[in-house]
Amino acid sequence: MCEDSTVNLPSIVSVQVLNSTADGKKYITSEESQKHNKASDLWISIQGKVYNVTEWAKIHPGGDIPLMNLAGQDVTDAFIAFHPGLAWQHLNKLFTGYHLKDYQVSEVSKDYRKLASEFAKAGMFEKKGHGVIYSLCFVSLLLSACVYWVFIV
Ligand code: HEM
Repeated sequence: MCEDSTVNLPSIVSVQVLNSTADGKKYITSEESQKHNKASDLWISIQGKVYNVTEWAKIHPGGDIPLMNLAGQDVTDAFIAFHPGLAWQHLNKLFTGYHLKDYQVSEVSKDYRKLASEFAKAGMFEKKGHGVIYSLCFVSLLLSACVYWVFIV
């Protein structure tokens, strides 16, 4: 009897720690998150936090297609790439309260990072100077010259 309680105690303690967690956060697995992949039940995760975007998809300025395509997945990189800083403000109200227990960089994010680094190596993100401004000034000058030529001369 006495032996039983000393053997059981550690296992009870460890189960409680796994379910409620020492940091007070609620956790689910990526597998569980991926089950929410329908238009009527749509979750995504960003930096390990899980968001319910079922209603948001209907009013998302970028449409519902990007959200449907990435349903149930970690979309951190796509979110960062397509949005201004203000978009982060929308996230709080969509938070499910769950964090991903097994959070790691998804295949989508790995592909994105690979593509972004290839583009960067090819110099596609480098600043090209003020070409557009110079062109606009040049066109304005031409226009002014034409107006002067037609109406003044
Ligand atoms: C909870 C998640 C998301 C939130 C809160 C959100 C929020 C927003 C907001 C506020 C805008 C308007 C941005 C602006 O005013 O310039 C926007 C646009 C957009 N979003 Fe999202 N978004 C989310 C997820 C995603 C995902 C996963 C993608 C995937 C690629 C995406 C793609 C886009 C695109 C393509 C636009 C249009 C950009 C443009 O037309 O300039 N969004 N989103």
